Amino acid sequence: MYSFPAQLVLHALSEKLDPAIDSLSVARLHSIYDKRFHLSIDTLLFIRSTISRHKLQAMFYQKPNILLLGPGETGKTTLLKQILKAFSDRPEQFYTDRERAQYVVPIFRNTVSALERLDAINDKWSALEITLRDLRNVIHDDYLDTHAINLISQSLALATSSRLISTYRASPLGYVDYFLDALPRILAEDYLPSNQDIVQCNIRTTGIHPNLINLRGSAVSVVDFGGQFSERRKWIHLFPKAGMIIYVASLSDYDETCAEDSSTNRMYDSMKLFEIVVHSKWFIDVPIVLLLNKTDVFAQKLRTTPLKEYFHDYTGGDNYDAGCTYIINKFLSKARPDTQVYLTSAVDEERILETMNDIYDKYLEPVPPYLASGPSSKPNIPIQVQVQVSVSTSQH
Ligand SMILES: Nc1nc2c(ncn2[C@@H]2O[C@H](COP(=O)(O)OP(=O)(O)OP(=O)(O)O)[C@@H](O)[C@H]2O)c(=O)[nH]1
Ligand SMILES: [Mg+2]
Repeated sequence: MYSFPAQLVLHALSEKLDPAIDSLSVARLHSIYDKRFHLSIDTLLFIRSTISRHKLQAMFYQKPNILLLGPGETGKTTLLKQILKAFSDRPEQFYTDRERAQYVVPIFRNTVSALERLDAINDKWSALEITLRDLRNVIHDDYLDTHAINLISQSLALATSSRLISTYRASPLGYVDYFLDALPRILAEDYLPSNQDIVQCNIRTTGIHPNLINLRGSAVSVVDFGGQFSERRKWIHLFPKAGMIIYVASLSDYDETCAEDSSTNRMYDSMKLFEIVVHSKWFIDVPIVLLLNKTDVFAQKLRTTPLKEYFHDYTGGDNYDAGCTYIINKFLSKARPDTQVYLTSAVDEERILETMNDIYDKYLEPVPPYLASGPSSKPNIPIQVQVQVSVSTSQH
């Protein structure tokens, strides 16, 4: 039976956790508190992880150092994954085999949704024994059993061997291209995702995710949010005391439409959201950094999809520097004068390290070392994958 002080700790914890964010933990703590059983090892571990999370929450509610904001699929979580790993004690051993294995199914799902994005492939697919729709139904199930996984992997193998995939590749789409290129490796029986596979894996963030990073000896709290329309309501008014905001926009969004609304161009939406954030009364004194991400996809895309089709006054053709300058100026015309811009590719660890070191030097105050040894974070284990189809559309 647990002691009186332990009950008090449990009670205090369950009172302090925010039920809106941590409803499961609160309910479970209450149930432990109400029953008077011996505490199992599992329960003790649960309490310990809840305390760690609580410490984190307390830190970020007081004053989170960095808020990662921006629309969906722009690279916020990817950036976070990179900095969690790059600044950890053992970057190469950051993921255990068990954690790597948990990315296999989301990577399968990414690969199938990659195929969905290739319009031209849809009618050809029916020549195979399974239709793309069957496959789509399978990947939308919450739980993929062995049969479903076999079905996916056999279909992908068939599509690869019949050269269906290589014949119908579309314009560059980041992770879509990455996983199609990686198919032979992914389909191997003993496949275990590599660090780069995990970075490339696309999992939509829902809710609010506090993380603690040991950044050059300082504990830096970073909060990651989902950027889809339905998620934005959760963050826009939340943090009047943020230390700084990193607004992540994707340079390669210019020819894509929003997952939730196929009549809205992603880049126009991103600029509008940026304007709302920079002029929000909550963030009036908060430094804002604009991170224009996906430079690698942008450089490729410019060659095949003219920027001018989407922004009529652009005159730089497929010149990468001209394209970047144009988009930077578009964003800055909506920004406060002190806004600093970084061009990044979140899948490039070196580049992210450089950017974060620079941001640290310019914006972050060192935190007492005792906090730096606080709970370390790991990226969230995949639960949900982005599978909506993006349709290119022109909008002015
Ligand atoms: N090639 C390339 N892919 C990127 C880059 N940044 C992100 N991605 C990929 O884009 C996809 C979406 O990235 P996320 O980091 O999950 O996007 P997010 O902003 O967290 O999206 P939400 O959680 O929905 O708000 C993932 O597959 C990433 O690997 C980049 O700079 N280059
Ligand atoms: Mg995310």
